[in-house]
Order: sequence, then structure tokens, then C-alpha cells
Amino acid sequence: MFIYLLALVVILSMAYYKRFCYRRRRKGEPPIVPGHMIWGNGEQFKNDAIKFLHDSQKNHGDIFTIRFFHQRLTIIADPHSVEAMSREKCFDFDPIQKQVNMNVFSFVLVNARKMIKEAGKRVRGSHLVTEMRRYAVHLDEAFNKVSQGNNNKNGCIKNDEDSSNNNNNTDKSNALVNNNNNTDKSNALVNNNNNNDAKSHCQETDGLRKFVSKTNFAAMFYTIFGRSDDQVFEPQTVYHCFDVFHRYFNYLWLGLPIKLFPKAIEALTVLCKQPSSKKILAREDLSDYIRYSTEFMLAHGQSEQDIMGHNLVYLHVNYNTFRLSFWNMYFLLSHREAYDALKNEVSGMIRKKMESRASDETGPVVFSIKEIEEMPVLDSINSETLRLCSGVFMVRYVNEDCNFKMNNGQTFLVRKGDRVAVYPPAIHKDPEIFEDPMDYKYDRFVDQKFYKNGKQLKNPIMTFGTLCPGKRYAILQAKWYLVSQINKFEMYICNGQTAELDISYHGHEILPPVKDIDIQFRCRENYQEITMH
Ligand code: HEM
Repeated sequence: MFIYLLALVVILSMAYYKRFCYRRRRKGEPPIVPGHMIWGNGEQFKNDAIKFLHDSQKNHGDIFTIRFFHQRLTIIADPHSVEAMSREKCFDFDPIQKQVNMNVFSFVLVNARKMIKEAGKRVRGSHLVTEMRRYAVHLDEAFNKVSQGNNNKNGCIKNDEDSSNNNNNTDKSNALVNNNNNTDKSNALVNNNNNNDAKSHCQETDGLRKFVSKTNFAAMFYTIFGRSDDQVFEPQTVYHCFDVFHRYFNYLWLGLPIKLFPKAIEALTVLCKQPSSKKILAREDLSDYIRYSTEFMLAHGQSEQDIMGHNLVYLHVNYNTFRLSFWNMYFLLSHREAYDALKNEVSGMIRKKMESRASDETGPVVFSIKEIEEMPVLDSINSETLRLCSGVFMVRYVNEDCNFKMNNGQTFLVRKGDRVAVYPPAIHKDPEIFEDPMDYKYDRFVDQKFYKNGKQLKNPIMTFGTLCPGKRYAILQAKWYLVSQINKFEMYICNGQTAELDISYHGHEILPPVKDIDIQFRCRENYQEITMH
């Protein structure tokens, strides 16, 4: 009996292998990277994705096919061919977007192409200006709220008088300065940054990630959905539930049933406790994106559950901006030369604007979107974070057998039903493109061009793929967050703690840290109020 069972198992395994895993390379197809009989290249990828892809590129060239179980992925490793991949008609993003909507958030978006195209306009042009203004206001409120912590009941006070009143934490003050070896006393923006002053100011302790969630994520959340007194669908609850839910994202995306993950069900149940679409639409300060998409979905007969699913997808894409802001802050705080360079850039601009003011002019100093976008140090800092922290695959489904022409003129046959992908993290860490690619260099992108095989890269940072409609909006929010943060707060990492990227999240646009780190912060004295128009 045992022999028969064993024979059956062997026959079934061979049939599975032949049907799903075995493939003979056809003439003209990209080389196949050898892997395990059953799970293909999964383990090599999991152990060290970047090394595995760099080695495969060295051994097989700029295009090759790998396999995760039965799923084949043709990797385009040549950065110059990304544009061609993006333009290729037989490579389709829709099935990928449908897979996320269905497998992770349980809904199908009707007339998805039109909706995404039109809704995407709601974070560009004049909408971008409106949304950024809203974000700046919510961020200010969030900053005031965090600075009204245990020690500083008055929040951010903009004058000298608070210095003696709130001093009830001398020990921490000393620790704060000593731990971080901060020697900067260089300009007005940070004129209280030395031991004596530190003693006379109160500060708060928190996790950096927690701090960014209470400020950046909260401001994004209110910008998206408007303000409300909802007890469940509010930033901190949603942030915590997303944090749990995201741990299972890759499994769900690949099609594993959510029933296998009780914690994901628990988190999703809370995330779905949203107000009705009618209630959300009644909010005057609702974002243009959610207003448009909700009205579109209602007009196409979609259910309340579908609309909730879409709201979560939108929060999910925005969550990347929160992760980006965490890393931006972390790198700044752990590289004081970067911190000081940005601080000087911000204070220099504020000073210049103050000097050109009429003597009776008061109120916040106003930055335009263009000014924020054109700050070279800020731009480089943000690009460097995007380079180091992205984990995303840019994937397309192959909807028919086709010949794909690489940038160098070579043509390869790609099979219907496979997927093609670019893996930006491997390009971002290519030592031929970026010198010392594993190092953080805050000014790496200041007036620099990047080359591969002697040819300049059009887009050295590919964290947003080619399709993301929110790229400019997300970058602008992340930049404004840094400018406002550095203008308003002093912040230090406690006891030289370090944060590590959690590579088990590979596939997510921006990777989260393995764990949070402790920070101390306080509101600057005499900071100049700023705003964006
Ligand atoms: C740091 C923040 C963000 C990152 C890193 C990011 C990254 C990405 C990436 C890699 C893709 C796939 C693109 C491709 O394969 O070519 C994508 C798609 C998308 N992103 Fe973003 N994104 C971010 C923020 C946002 C924001 C704020 C929005 C809000 C509008 C947004 C909306 C979308 C949408 C709607 C798609 C699907 C596009 C389509 O189906 O054509 N993203 N994003």
C-alpha cells in the first residue's frame, strides 16, 4: 500500500513539475537562471535579492528569466531599457493592479483605467496646490499637538519667554545633547543648541516612527479624508492597523487566503469601520482625489464595500510617503553633516525672504511649490533616501507572445502569461552607476549625472516606476515635511541607536524599518512660522 502511495506522490510531483516548473528555452527567449526544481529562484532572491540579481546579470546579460514556484518573471536589468518596457503594448499593468485590489482589498474597480487616469489629475496642476496647502495646515496642527506632550503644555511657543518656565527635565536635556555630540551653534535657526540652552528647554521622548506617524501620517490622513471626530477611522488607529495588515501584504497579493492570517483579518476588520460614502462626501475638506473616485464608483454602481476597499488602496499608496519620511528623518538624524546642510539651506532661504520683506510685513514666511522643488540639498537628500529604501518591483503582465526590443537593439521573445519586471533596488545599488552604493551620501545628487555603459541615465531613481500618478505629490509632501520639521524642532536619536531596512517586505514600494528607534525632540525657540502657497 505504502509503495502505491509513494508512487502516486512521485507521479503527481513529476506532473506538477512538468506542467508548472519545467520549461525548455525557446529560440530567441532570454536565458533562464538555474534554480531549485520546485521553488525556482525564490530562496536565492529571499537570501539576498540584490546580489542574486547582480550575479544573474553578470552571468546571463541584461535580460534573463527567473522563477518563483510556477510564476516566471523576465527581469530587465538594463536601466536604459526601462522606457521601452513601459511603452511596450503587450506589457500590461492592469492585471497587476487588479491582483492587488482583488487579493488584498477584495474589490474590482469598474472602468479602472479611466478612473485612475482622471483621479490621478486630482493630485496634479491646481489640485496639487490645494492639496499641499491643506497638508501644510494639517501638518502644523499635528506638530503643535506632539509638542504639547508631558513637558511642554504650551506646545511650540514662538518666543524666548518659555525657556525658563518649562524646564523640568534637566537630566534628559544633558543626555540629549551629549549622546549626539552636537556641536552646531552656527545659525539663528538653531541658536539654542548647546548644553546650557538645552538645560533650559523641555523636550519629549518618543519613537521616531511614532513621531512621524503622529505628524506626517496624521496630516496625510486628514488631507485625504478631511477632519472628523470619528473614533475608529482616525489616523492613529488606521496607522496601527495598517502596520499589522502590511505584514501579510505579500502573501495576500500572491493569492494566499486571508483566512490563514487571523491578525490580518482582525486589522482589516477595523480598517473597514469607515463612515459611509455619503458621510465622507459631505465633508467640505475632503481631498479632490477621494471625492472624484467615490463619485465615480457610485456612478458605476459600486458597493459601499468596494468604496471602502478603494479608500484603503489609496491609504496604502500614501503610506509610502510616511515610510519615506521616516527614512528621510532617520538618515538626517544619523548623519549630522546632512542635517546641518539642510538646516543651512532652509534657514538661508527663510533669512533671505525675511530680509526682502517690507518692515511692516508679518505672518508666516511663504514658500512656493517651485521653491521647495528646487532646493538642491533637499532634493538630493530625498533622492538618496529613495535610492536606498525602495523595495519595489515594477511588474507587467505579458498579454501575448511578443518580441521585446532592448535599448541596445537586441530583441528577445517574451511569452504570453509570464511577467516582465524591473527591480529598481538592484539598479539603485549598482556600483557602476552609484559610487559606494551602500553608503548614504546626502549630496550625491547635487549637480550630478549618472551613467551606465557610458550612457547617461534619464531617470536614475525608479522608486515610482513609470506609472505612479502621485510621484510629484508624494515627493513634495516628503520635502515639505522635512523643511517644516527641521524649522520647528530639534531632534536627536537616543544612545546611537540604528534602524535597519526590513527586507522581508521586499516588493513594497518603500521598506519599513525592522524596529523603531528612540528620539528626543523639542520645539525650537524663535522659530519662524512658514507656510506653503
Ligand atoms: C513615496 C510614495 C510613493 C511611491 C514610492 C509610489 C510608488 C509607486 C509604484 C512603484 C507604482 C507602480 C508603477 C509602475 O509599475 O510603473 C505606483 C503606482 C501607483 N501609485 Fe504610487 N507611489 C507613491 C505614492 C503615491 C501617491 C501619493 C499616490 C496618490 C495619487 C499614488 C498613486 C498611485 C496609483 C493610483 C498607482 C497605480 C497606477 C496605475 O494603475 O496606472 N502613489 N506607485
